Amino acid sequence: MSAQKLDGKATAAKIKADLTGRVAALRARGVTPGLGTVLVGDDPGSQIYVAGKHRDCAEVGISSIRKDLPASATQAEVEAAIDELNADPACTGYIVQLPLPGHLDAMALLERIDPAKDADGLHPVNLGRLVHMVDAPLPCTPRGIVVLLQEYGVPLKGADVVVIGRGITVGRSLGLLLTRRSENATVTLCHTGTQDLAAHVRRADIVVAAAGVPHLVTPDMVKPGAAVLDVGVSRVDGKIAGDVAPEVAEVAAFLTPNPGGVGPMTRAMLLTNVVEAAEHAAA
Ligand SMILES: Nc1nc(=O)c2c([nH]1)NC[C@@H]1CN(c3ccc(C(=O)N[C@@H](CCC(=O)O)C(=O)O)cc3)C=[N+]21
Repeated sequence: MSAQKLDGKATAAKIKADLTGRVAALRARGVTPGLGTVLVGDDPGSQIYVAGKHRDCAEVGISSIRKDLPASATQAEVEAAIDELNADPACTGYIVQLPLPGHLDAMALLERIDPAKDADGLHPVNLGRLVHMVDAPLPCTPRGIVVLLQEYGVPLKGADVVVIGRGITVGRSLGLLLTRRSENATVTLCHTGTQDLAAHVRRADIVVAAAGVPHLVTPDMVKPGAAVLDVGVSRVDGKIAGDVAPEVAEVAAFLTPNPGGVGPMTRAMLLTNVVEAAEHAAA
């Protein structure tokens, strides 16, 4: 057996085509969605991600605003950049690229973002709204995973989902999304303290690997016919290594390629959040 590819790149392209029309409609009403990015330091990976986000924006007609600060930037300097984006009407949504240099108080900076402009859906107020199941911008990677599964008709209702990794940006937030009434999945959130990871994964209809451990999920751990989503981005010998061993394709029914799976969906959901924020502001 060879798994069907959960093609994030192709699905993201469809979403971007839809967003292009919505952006044009907003522009016709005099509203131009604008994405801001705050990048601190010169980490090459972060530089590439931020450049990619601005390219995505140009593709769908979203204008973009870059604030690049040196690695030595002080808390007050980053706060000033955030305050400018909060006040700038041309910026309808923005992100502070993570991780931030260690000398900065990341939580204080996240809290300073206007929740209405939180394109990442990671502001504590918006995560709190997700806990309360009240409408708010949703975290991009979890939302992208749900949309990708829906696109391929992988049933969520009643499914047993094992999420590996309890990080805020993926694992923990994804558990909240999948257990909403609209998704109605049953979620087991596994992490480094989990006693027998393989035993949990073996029972899962859907496995989401977001631990950042290369090839953590091996074929012997996967139930035949499961859907497996690989969120991992580790660099091994200069190449991207996911959390899922390639041989899992022989056991799973659905598998995300990596690259080309969850990453492009994350970017498409960032654009979606920016357009939705502009649509709300225009309403
Ligand atoms: N505030 C904030 N928001 C983020 O969303 C955020 C962040 N900080 N910090 C870093 C992580 C990482 N992340 C990725 C998004 C897309 C790809 C992506 O599209 N990757 C391509 C491959 C690109 C390549 O070749 O490097 C793919 O999977 O096909 C990767 C990684 C967003 N992050």
